[in-house]
Amino acid sequence: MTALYRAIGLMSGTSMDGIDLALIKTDGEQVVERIAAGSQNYSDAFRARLKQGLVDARGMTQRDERSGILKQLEHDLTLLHAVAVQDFLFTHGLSADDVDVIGFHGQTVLHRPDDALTVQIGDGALLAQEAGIDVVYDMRAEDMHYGGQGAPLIPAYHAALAHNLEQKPNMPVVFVNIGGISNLTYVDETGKLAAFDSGPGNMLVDQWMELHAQGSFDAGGALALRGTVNSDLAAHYLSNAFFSGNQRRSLDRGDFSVPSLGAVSLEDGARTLAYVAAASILQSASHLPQKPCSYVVSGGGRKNAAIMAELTALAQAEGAVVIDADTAGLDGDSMEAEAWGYLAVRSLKGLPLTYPSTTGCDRPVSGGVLVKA
Ligand SMILES: Nc1ncnc2c1ncn2[C@@H]1O[C@H](COP(=O)(O)OP(=O)(O)OP(=O)(O)O)[C@@H](O)[C@H]1O
Ligand SMILES: CC(=O)N[C@H]1[C@@H]2OC[C@@H](O2)[C@@H](O)[C@@H]1O[C@H](C)C(=O)O
Repeated sequence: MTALYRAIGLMSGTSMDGIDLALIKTDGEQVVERIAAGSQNYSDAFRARLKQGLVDARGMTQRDERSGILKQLEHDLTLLHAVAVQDFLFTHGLSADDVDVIGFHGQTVLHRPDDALTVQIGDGALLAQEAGIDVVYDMRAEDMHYGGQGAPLIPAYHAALAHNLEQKPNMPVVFVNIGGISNLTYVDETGKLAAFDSGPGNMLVDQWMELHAQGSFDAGGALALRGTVNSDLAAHYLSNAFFSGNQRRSLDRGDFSVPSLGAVSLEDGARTLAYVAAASILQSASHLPQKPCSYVVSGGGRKNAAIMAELTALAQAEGAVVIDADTAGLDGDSMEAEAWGYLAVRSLKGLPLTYPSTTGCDRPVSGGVLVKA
């Protein structure tokens, strides 16, 4: 039997709502045992600093530049991750010795695939020192050296999950992650993979709520459920060149912008942007090798009832079903964190993290930087 590693994955996603953590036991191949998961929310003040970090990152041309607040932000973000790991270990009665490796995503502050530039802030050496656990970080860069988009990286993990599912959904299945940005992974009966970012997820809804001083997200999709879809506004987003091009793409937070205040009512805006989140997935899925029969949905967007209702209706019209990842026996909140633990183990073993069919790289590529504790 191949060696199993205990890996913690840490994800701070494009929504910038906090840190997701997960502990898995894996061989980095087909064995995945999900052990524990948790999360640590960012304070409003820290979120505001992250947003400033995105602004300060806009002019970057080198991935190791840390202008404006970025240097201090990277330091503080790393310490928040270290504290999150310590809390997580304490909560689960574990110590650093119980964990072989941490997979550390960091925070994406800039993603410009056309310029082969992707920047995740996060100091792997500092985290390894603070946590007393080996860390693998910076997992996107190597893919870009080989012509890849640097995202999405979760497909290798989706493939392992598809292999492990107790109740197989009708194939081909598409794993959809509705985070700030949405991405999808297609897996068919033969194990064939295809993946790409599929469009804006919750990001526009969140920005719309913030613009109206209504908090940072539409809880349950309650506001959206009171509104109606504005077809002109929806068409404006769905006619974006991103959807028509058949080339593989990944997205940056800055690629779509929120409607201006007053463009539509608060409720109609929330509904329209929820519809856009759902319709983007179906529109992008039209570039897949075959029509999917099932969509397994993870990420915070599955908690927005308007997004889920729109997605279910659109998928049904194509003869497909939508399944919440939790219903499929998975954990829709911690899948990305689990994936980062899984990818860290693959990195340790020199196995590919990405493939030509997932990021468009020239050949299967491993990656990540290892720092020993
Ligand atoms: N109860 C809820 N009701 C509605 N929406 C929710 C709820 N909980 C979370 N969300 C949405 O999900 C978002 C967070 O999702 P998630 O944690 O999957 O994103 P992420 O990991 O930051 O993003 P990405 O996958 O793009 O990296 C929130 O910003 C919010 O829009
Ligand atoms: C550059 C970057 O951080 N991209 C994220 C983002 O958030 C969702 C989508 O865009 C995806 O491409 C990716 O994250 C996931 C976890 C991934 O790489 O698989």
